[in-house]
Amino acid sequence: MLKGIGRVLIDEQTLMRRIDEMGEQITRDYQGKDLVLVGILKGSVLFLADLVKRIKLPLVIDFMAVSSYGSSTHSSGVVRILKDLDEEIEGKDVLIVEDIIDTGLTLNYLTELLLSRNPRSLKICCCLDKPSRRKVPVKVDYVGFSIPDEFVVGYGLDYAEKYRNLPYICILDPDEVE
Ligand SMILES: O=P(O)(O)OC[C@H]1O[C@H](OP(=O)(O)OP(=O)(O)O)[C@H](O)[C@@H]1O
Ligand SMILES: Nc1nc2[nH]cnc2c(=O)[nH]1
Repeated sequence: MLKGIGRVLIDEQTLMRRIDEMGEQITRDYQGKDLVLVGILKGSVLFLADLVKRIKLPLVIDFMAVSSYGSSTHSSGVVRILKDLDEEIEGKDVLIVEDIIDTGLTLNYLTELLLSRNPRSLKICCCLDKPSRRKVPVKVDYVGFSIPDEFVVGYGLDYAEKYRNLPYICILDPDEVE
């Protein structure tokens, strides 16, 4: 375990147990469908990699990279597309995979954008949800863990681009990092 970051909020075993359940549920829900998982870079990559191994269906993986104007704490809700999908999603069953939902502004924008491309269905799956921070309503279909309003790192989530590789979720202690 890396020292000097903060307290562990969700350990690796707890993460994996919940992702087992989510994979089983998604496998049941998407039988016979044309599933495209859309990972939002960069935070979702660890979660997506573990989740797809547990979805026992043929599926396509695609990615988008977005950046909000302003920081995530002062998000304006305007999102710039840095990398768009490689695949067409018209008529497909699209599942957006996110690491965390905070204000909801990113997903609010992305769902509008992807819906305009006429998928057969569009749902959202996130590892972590901070419902107390919501500025716009977002319908989240699969939630790993609801967490309090704390700044967390690990399992894809960064602080200044670091700590994404931690296999667990930690509450960052600002006094402990430079
Ligand atoms: O609900 P919101 O307030 O819109 O915040 C959630 C977004 O913020 C994080 O991304 P970030 O911009 O930190 O990029 P990263 O995934 O590359 O770290 C996260 O991955 C979501 O995309
Ligand atoms: N790393 C990180 N990014 C976020 N974006 C929104 N909330 C968070 C958080 O708690 N941690």
